[in-house]
Amino acid sequence: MSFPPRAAAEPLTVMGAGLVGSLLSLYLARRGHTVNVFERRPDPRRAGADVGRSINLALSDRGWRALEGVGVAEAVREVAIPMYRRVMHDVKGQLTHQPYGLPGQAIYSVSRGGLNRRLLELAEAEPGVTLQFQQQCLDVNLRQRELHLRDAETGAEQHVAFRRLFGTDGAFSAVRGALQKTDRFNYSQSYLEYAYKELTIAPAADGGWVLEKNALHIWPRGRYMMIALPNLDGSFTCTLFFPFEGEESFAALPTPADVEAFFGRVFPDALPLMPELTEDFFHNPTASLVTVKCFPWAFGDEALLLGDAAHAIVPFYGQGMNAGFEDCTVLNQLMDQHGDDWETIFEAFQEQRKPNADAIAEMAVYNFVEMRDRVADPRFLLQKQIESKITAQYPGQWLSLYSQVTFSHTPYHAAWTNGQRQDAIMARIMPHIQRPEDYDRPEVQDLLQQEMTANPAVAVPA
Ligand SMILES: Cc1cc2nc3c(=O)[nH]c(=O)nc-3n(C[C@H](O)[C@H](O)[C@H](O)COP(=O)(O)OP(=O)(O)OC[C@H]3O[C@@H](n4cnc5c(N)ncnc54)[C@H](O)[C@@H]3O)c2cc1C
Ligand SMILES: NC(=O)C1=CN([C@@H]2O[C@H](COP(=O)(O)OP(=O)(O)OC[C@H]3O[C@@H](n4cnc5c(N)ncnc54)[C@H](OP(=O)(O)O)[C@@H]3O)[C@@H](O)[C@H]2O)C=CC1
Ligand SMILES: Nc1ccccc1C(=O)C[C@H](N)C(=O)O
Repeated sequence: MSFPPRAAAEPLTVMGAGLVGSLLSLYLARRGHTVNVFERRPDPRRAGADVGRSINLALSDRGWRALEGVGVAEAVREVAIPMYRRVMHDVKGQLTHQPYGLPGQAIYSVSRGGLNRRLLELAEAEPGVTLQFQQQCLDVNLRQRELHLRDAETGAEQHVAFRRLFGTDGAFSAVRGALQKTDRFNYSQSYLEYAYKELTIAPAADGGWVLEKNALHIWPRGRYMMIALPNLDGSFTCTLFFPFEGEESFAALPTPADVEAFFGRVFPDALPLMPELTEDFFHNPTASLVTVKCFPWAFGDEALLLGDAAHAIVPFYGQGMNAGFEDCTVLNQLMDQHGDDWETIFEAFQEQRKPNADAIAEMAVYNFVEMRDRVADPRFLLQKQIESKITAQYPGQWLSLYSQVTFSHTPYHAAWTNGQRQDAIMARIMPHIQRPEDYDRPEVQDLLQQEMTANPAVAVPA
């Protein structure tokens, strides 16, 4: 990708050097801008720095495209683990499988800390980028274009002028906090009754993986679930998504003995692989899950929210970072189209991205029900097999919702609309199917043909 040099490129300010802020800084600097980045945490490249929760993330096509745009994808690919399928573990330890896409298609487990450090290294190496760590934004005076910062080490506070501000300071954004005080700013946050806790499956004695390495593991239990993603060192990071309160909940497991007994009962095959279970359980936070929606994301041509600051979603589709990275791709395209007309860029950005952010927010909640419950149902797995057959028979006309979200660049809102239409069609077809072979029966083929004629191009991949 080429980046046109800007003769009079102006200094820009980025608040938050997480995944999106560090990638965005690279995109902006490649266009010749001076970029001042502020981050509340210490430099994660320094030994012992807190890198926050959530150890690994699933990276998919939208994220890859954004990384390719600044030439970093190949370096990340070298340390990413492809996960080709879901592997479901039932209460007896029996396994079932569901491929994510076509043979060879995968989502990739990457280390959050490793990815963030790599992006920071690249940003810092770019002429014009200055990174300042341990600078917490306390407030922003949008009209006077002034940041109020606090040095986390010394406690010293300062006011710093800015001309144009990009708020990439995450789900609990201070920049968004300032926008909330402006006229007609809409805001909502909605917490799930569930929390998550990260746990660990240890590597084998020889450093290998004790479960299938190239898979995302799910222990679906109806109202709750545990998942596991592989790490390079042979371990898996597990996340338990579990109600805060109730009969089966975090509140109902107050002691190590309770935790061991519960895991022995509901995750019997995982328990022996988790030697640190009770230490992890009582040491790691019980973290909440929130969807944040707001609008507008722009304040004139002065400030713009991107990433979780604009659209924090629950993690069940593995798309939060991917959506934030796609924000960078889209902003870059708009900078190509509109040069330095920032007001137009900001306006077009929020108009284009907001419906997509709302759609992935809804799909993320939907995927929780699929993962914790539906994947344990043999009828659901049969339906997925039938959908693969339809894709093969009608290429370009049918792509599963999962593939549209994960392996295409179809706007999220278009994918979601297509997916809902596909669901309605499947609800009419599946009563005629008891086994995979039924797909070839003439009445099923006739019905399918009618559906495809009535609904041409249910999903055309972009
Ligand atoms: C459990 C879990 C699992 C997830 N799994 C996936 C996944 O598999 N795939 C995926 O695509 N997404 C996943 N996500 C979502 C993903 O983590 C986020 O969407 C992504 O981190 C958003 O990036 P960001 O840069 O917008 O925000 P962040 O990564 O949160 O970065 C924000 C940065 O701003 C800094 N900051 C915050 N406040 C201030 C302030 N006041 N002043 C200065 N700096 C500040 C923070 O320290 C941080 O460095 C998951 C999320 C969770 C919680
Ligand atoms: N959508 C979601 O459900 C969630 C998304 N995330 C996102 O995941 C990413 C990684 O998170 P990570 O780096 O581990 O960040 P953390 O979860 O450690 O949170 C970072 C800071 O945000 C503040 N914070 C955390 N939880 C809350 C809360 N419930 N209410 C108010 N403030 C809160 C805390 O600030 P302080 O110390 O000042 O209190 C905390 O230090 C980020 O993108 C974050 O945006 C994180 C959690 C949930
Ligand atoms: N990364 C995650 C974090 C938390 C919950 C789910 C994921 C997923 O990636 C799920 C995957 N996309 C799936 O549908 O099987």
